[in-house]
Amino acid sequence: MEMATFSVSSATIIKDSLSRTSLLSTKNRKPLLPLSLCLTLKASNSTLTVASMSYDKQLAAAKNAASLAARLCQKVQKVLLQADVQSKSDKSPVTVADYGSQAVVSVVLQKELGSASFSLVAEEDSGDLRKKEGKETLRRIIELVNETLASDGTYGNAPLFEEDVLAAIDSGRSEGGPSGQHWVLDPIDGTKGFLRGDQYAIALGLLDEGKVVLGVLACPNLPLASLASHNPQDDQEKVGCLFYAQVGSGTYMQSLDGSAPIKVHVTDLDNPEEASFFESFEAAHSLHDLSSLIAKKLGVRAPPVRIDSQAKYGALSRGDGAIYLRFPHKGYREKIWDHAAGYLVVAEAGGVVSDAAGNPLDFSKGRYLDLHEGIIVTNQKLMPALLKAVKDSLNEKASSL
Ligand SMILES: Nc1ncnc2c1ncn2[C@@H]1O[C@H](COP(=O)(O)O)[C@@H](O)[C@H]1OP(=O)(O)O
Ligand SMILES: [Mg+2]
Ligand SMILES: [Mg+2]
Ligand SMILES: [Mg+2]
Repeated sequence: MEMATFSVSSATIIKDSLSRTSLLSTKNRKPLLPLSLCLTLKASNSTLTVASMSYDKQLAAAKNAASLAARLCQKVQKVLLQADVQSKSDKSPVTVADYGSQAVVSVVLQKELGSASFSLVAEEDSGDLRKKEGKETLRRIIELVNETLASDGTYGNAPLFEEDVLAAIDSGRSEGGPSGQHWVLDPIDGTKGFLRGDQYAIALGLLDEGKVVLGVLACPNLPLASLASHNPQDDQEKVGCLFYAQVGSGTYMQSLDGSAPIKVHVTDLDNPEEASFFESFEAAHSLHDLSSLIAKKLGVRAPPVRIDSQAKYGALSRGDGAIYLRFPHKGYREKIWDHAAGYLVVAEAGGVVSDAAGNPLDFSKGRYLDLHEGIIVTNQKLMPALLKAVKDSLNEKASSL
């Protein structure tokens, strides 16, 4: 973490009920700095000097890590073999690319930032790879990880051996929580989309004191141009987006092959009839009939845009659509790696992410998110109407049971 100091005039220091400091503009009482970023404040004449945290070094490492992991995934997606896909104990699919991506991200972050206090909360673990029947899969993963690291030039000087790769994967067993810094990784979000040749994302976030402070989303198959003008027949279309956000600094998008970043914003639409909405491609992941009821109550005219993974958060952050609805089937518990990076990418682009009751998501509770019913995402203007439509739809559904 680095410190940046800057000065502001016309500001008021407040402390909240937890004694956390915040800096508000005297003019309009809007926050000048988020709570988590205010460290020390010094008054001289009429000017306040503020020391704030900067995560620039972590952001650069995270962008490298996610881009390199995306390279590994793209390579696998092109020549996916039946032997590369396994089933986990919950019946969900996992591939050599999920494991390989997790190992690459862990290795790159530790090489860039040191391993002394490294903590990673990630989806995969090496349990199945350590079994006799996992040996061939593990051999493929080691090969892929070494090829990918070597392809970059910076990280591939010495090849990694079996125990190094297993340890890199298992570094993701951290429980996270409300104190300290923890990386949060979904090495392939949307594995089913990945297997179909559709959308998926490498989603990497950083928690500091329970708050998401960095979010990086690599979306190798997402068109660089808006999905609103997307032509699926156009095979010349450029794809491969890297979205990134640092708390307090906005959201940017660049191409995965390294174009200049552009700042992105959610749509400023205020008429729900003109909104389009995203939801899971997989009906097993989100209740399509409930989102269609919500959309009907809002007056949305466009059909749902169904795509896999946190690519939905990326697309929403640049205004491709206005709403994202996610209502998993009963009993499913959301994990923090499925939303941490996407949440910040949308929030820093001006959007709002909440549970179905309008509560903010709490990433400080460990590996799971405890939330009410589902997750809804939109801009500030549409949120009140969306919350009402969600509430009415949930009530209607409950009374029809
Ligand atoms: N039964 C389920 N219900 C909801 N989400 C699920 C379920 N099984 C897996 N997921 C996760 O949902 C996310 C993708 O949702 P979607 O693509 O529909 O937006 C992924 O994180 C996926 O895991 P994974 O990371 O293993 O792909
Ligand atoms: Mg999975
Ligand atoms: Mg996931
Ligand atoms: Mg995953």
